Amino acid sequence: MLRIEGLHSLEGSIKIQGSKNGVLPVMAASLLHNGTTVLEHIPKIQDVFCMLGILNALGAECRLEGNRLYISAATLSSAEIPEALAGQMRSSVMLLGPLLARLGRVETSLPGGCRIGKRPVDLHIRGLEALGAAVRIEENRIRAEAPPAGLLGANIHLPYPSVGATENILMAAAGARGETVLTGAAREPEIGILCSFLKTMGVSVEGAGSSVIRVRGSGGFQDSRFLLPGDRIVAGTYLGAVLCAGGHVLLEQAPAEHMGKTLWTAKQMGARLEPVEQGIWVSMRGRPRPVQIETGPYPEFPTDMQSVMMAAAALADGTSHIRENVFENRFCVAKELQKLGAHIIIEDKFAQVSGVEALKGTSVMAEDLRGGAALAAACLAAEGTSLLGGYEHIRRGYEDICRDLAGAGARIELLSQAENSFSDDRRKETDGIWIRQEKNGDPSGSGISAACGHSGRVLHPDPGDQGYGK
Ligand SMILES: CC(=O)N[C@H]1[C@@H](OP(=O)(O)OP(=O)(O)OC[C@H]2O[C@@H](n3ccc(=O)[nH]c3=O)[C@H](O)[C@@H]2O)O[C@H](CO)[C@@H](O)[C@@H]1O
Ligand SMILES: C=C(OP(=O)(O)O)C(=O)O
Repeated sequence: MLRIEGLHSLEGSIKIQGSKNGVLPVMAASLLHNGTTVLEHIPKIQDVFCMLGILNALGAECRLEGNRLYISAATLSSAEIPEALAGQMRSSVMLLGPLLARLGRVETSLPGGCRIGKRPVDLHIRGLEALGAAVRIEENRIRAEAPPAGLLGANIHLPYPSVGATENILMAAAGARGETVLTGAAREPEIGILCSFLKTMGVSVEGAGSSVIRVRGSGGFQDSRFLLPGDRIVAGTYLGAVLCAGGHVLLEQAPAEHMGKTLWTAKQMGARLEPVEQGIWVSMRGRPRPVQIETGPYPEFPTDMQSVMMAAAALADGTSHIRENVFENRFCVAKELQKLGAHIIIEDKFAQVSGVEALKGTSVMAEDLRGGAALAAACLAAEGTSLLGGYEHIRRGYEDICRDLAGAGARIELLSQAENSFSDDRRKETDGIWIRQEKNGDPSGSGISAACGHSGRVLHPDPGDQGYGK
């Protein structure tokens, strides 16, 4: 649980972590290669640790040194994703494509992730079937097999530009024979990140960032080293926090080139933005101006940014209108914002937010990742002290929201250290998957290292420390 004392403006700088939605498919894609991948600027978030757990369970060897991750998938031996881990995050479904291509089969349960909508996987499945896979879904299980001669490139059209389906198809196509032409592809920057990574592995990919992407299966991959860019959603969240709390903050390594609609919206709301070499300076004085927001696939306004902008709109000097077009349950944060005194009326896809002069601190509960971060931003601007529960949702995507905001002057603290798995020498264990951080004895000398199962080291789980997972 977080305790937040409101009405302290933000001043200083916040270093933006590596991209969550970029790194997760890249980690999955590393399994295509019977060799080594090195990834830099890894965000130390729960979803990454969950993906590490899955990679280890599949037989890959992973080592995290500081923010550098080594993955050796030469030892990949299993095509079965443990149910307990698959159910913790949406990105477990990203492993279907690479495992089918590499091992010819895969078995998993339906993915977890934020409960922000129905989130079916039909487009993923249809894409993999078009490449020749036979896929069965029974109850909660997905079983897929490639034909004996392997996946074969195809022309595939996505009727909706699903980010995850695009990524799954691209990864499967990279390991298939022949050319795949994907039309109707998602254009999110994270697709560009994945395509850049596939290129460093030796795959021929053209068209990332457009809705037509061509992939020629390489038949072979090479060892590679890849740097993850800053997380555009985390940068946007802290931008939203400045809109709520006011202040003057440098968002270091914010990927401004991928934040078009977010930056435009922040300006409409009264923020002053100054892109500089190190990132973006954000200044905000006084109450936000009301705004009209409509979410949609990139380059439209990102649904992941909608909750924090709703928090800022709750403080605006007028009425804002938000239309959520991507996930039908994204407005679930509204009822918690109402507890803080926000005036929000929801009708189907529409939210009308009538700004109030001040929010009032109270106890609220995060029910999803971005909603949780939005509540933290709102509490920064609420009179008195707030208690924000559901921290396990926030840590799925934010390395250390307290460190980041407190570093810029916010009065925010995590009440139970046991809830922050990455802040100290702490071990987490769940279903045989473990992660241990060491400050001493780290052979890299990097200060912190984490290692996952299959490394042969003996662990003694801390019985009082059961906070891993959702
Ligand atoms: C780990 C990750 O990268 N998560 C992001 C990814 O999620 P994710 O990849 O799950 O999002 P999608 O783009 O696939 O989903 C968008 C819409 O398509 C629908 N859909 C999706 C797949 C499918 O097979 N059938 C179907 O109907 C979904 O229910 C949703 O309404 O993109 C979303 C949209 O930008 C972001 O909010 C998430 O943060
Ligand atoms: C919805 C999100 O995550 P996921 O797709 O992993 O549930 C998110 O990052 O906002």
